[in-house]
Amino acid sequence: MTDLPGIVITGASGRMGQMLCATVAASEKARLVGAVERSGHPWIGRDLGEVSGGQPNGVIVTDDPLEAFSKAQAVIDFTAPSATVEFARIAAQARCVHVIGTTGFEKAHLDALEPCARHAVIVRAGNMSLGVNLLTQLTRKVAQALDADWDIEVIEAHHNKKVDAPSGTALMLGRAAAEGRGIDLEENTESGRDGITGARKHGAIGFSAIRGGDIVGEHDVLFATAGERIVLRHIATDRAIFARGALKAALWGQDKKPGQYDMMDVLGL
Ligand SMILES: NC(=O)C1=CN([C@@H]2O[C@H](COP(=O)(O)OP(=O)(O)OC[C@H]3O[C@@H](n4cnc5c(N)ncnc54)[C@H](OP(=O)(O)O)[C@@H]3O)[C@@H](O)[C@H]2O)C=CC1
Ligand SMILES: O=C(O)C1=N[C@H](C(=O)O)C[C@H](O)C1
Repeated sequence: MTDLPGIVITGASGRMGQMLCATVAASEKARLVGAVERSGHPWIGRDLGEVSGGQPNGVIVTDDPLEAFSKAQAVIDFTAPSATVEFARIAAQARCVHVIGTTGFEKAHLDALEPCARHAVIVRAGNMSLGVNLLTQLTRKVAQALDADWDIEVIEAHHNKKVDAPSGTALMLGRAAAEGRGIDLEENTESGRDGITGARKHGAIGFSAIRGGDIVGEHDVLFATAGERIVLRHIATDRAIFARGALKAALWGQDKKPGQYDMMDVLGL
C-alpha cells in the first residue's frame, strides 16, 4: 500500500483541483499525500476531506509546496500559468513528476519550463482526455488529406468562469491542423473577428470562443469548402475525464527520463 506513488494536488480547491483530489483518493494505484493552495486561502491548515464536505482523510492543506512535493513522487497541477512556472521549479528541486494541465501560457512561461525539465519529468497537455487526444490525431490526418481550399475553423465553448481563450485544447487542435497542412500556426491564425474584417485569408486557421453557464468543454474542428463540410467534434460532460488522464500521466511518468512530454506520449498515440 505505502509503495504506491504519492501524489500532491495544487490548486486543491479549484474546479479541477477538487476533481483531482477525489480521483487520486479513490485510486488503487496512487496515494493522495498532499494538497496545496495559495497563502491566505481559508483551507490552509485544515483537513482536505473535511473541507471538501466528506470524512477527515489526514491530508492537511498547505501553502508550502516544497514541503509537500518533497514527500511525493508526482504533482498534478491545474492552476494558472505563473503559479505553474513556480511549481515547476519546486517539482524539479524535489525530483517529482510534474503533470501540467494549466492552460493560457505565454512564450515566457513555456521558456521557463525548459530548465525545469532537465531535472524532472514534465507532462503537459491542454487537454488530458483520451477523446480529445484522439480528435487531435484525426484533425492532423484530415488536414493532411485536404488542400488549402478547405477552410479550417476551431470553435470552442466553455463555462463562464474560464479566463483564457482560445482554450488550450483549441490551440492543440489548431497546431495539429497546421502540422497536417505543413504550415506555421502563428503565421496563419485568424481569431477575434469583429467589424469589417475583410474576407477570410486563404489557408488561415480560424479560432472562435463561446463562454456560458457551466459548459465543461466542447470543441469542433470544421473543414469547409465549396459544396461540403466536415465537422470533427468532442464534447466533455464530466471533468473526471481530465482527472483520469492526469493520474495516468503521473503514473506513466514514474520511470521516464527528465524531459517534456505530452498526452500523446502517455497514451501511445
Ligand atoms: N489540460 C486539461 O485537461 C484541463 C485543463 N484545465 C485548465 O486547468 C486550469 C484550472 O482550471 P479550473 O480548475 O477550472 O480553475 P479554478 O479557478 O477553479 O482553479 C484554479 C485553482 O488554482 C489555484 N491557484 C491559482 N494560483 C495558485 C497558487 N499560486 N498557488 C496555489 N494555488 C493556486 C486557485 O486558487 P484561487 O482560487 O485562490 O486563485 C484555484 O483553486 C485552467 O488553466 C484550465 O484551463 C481545466 C480542465 C482540463
Ligand atoms: O478551463 C477549462 O474548464 C478547460 N480547459 C482546458 C482548455 O483550455 O482546453 C480543457 C477543457 O476544455 C476544460
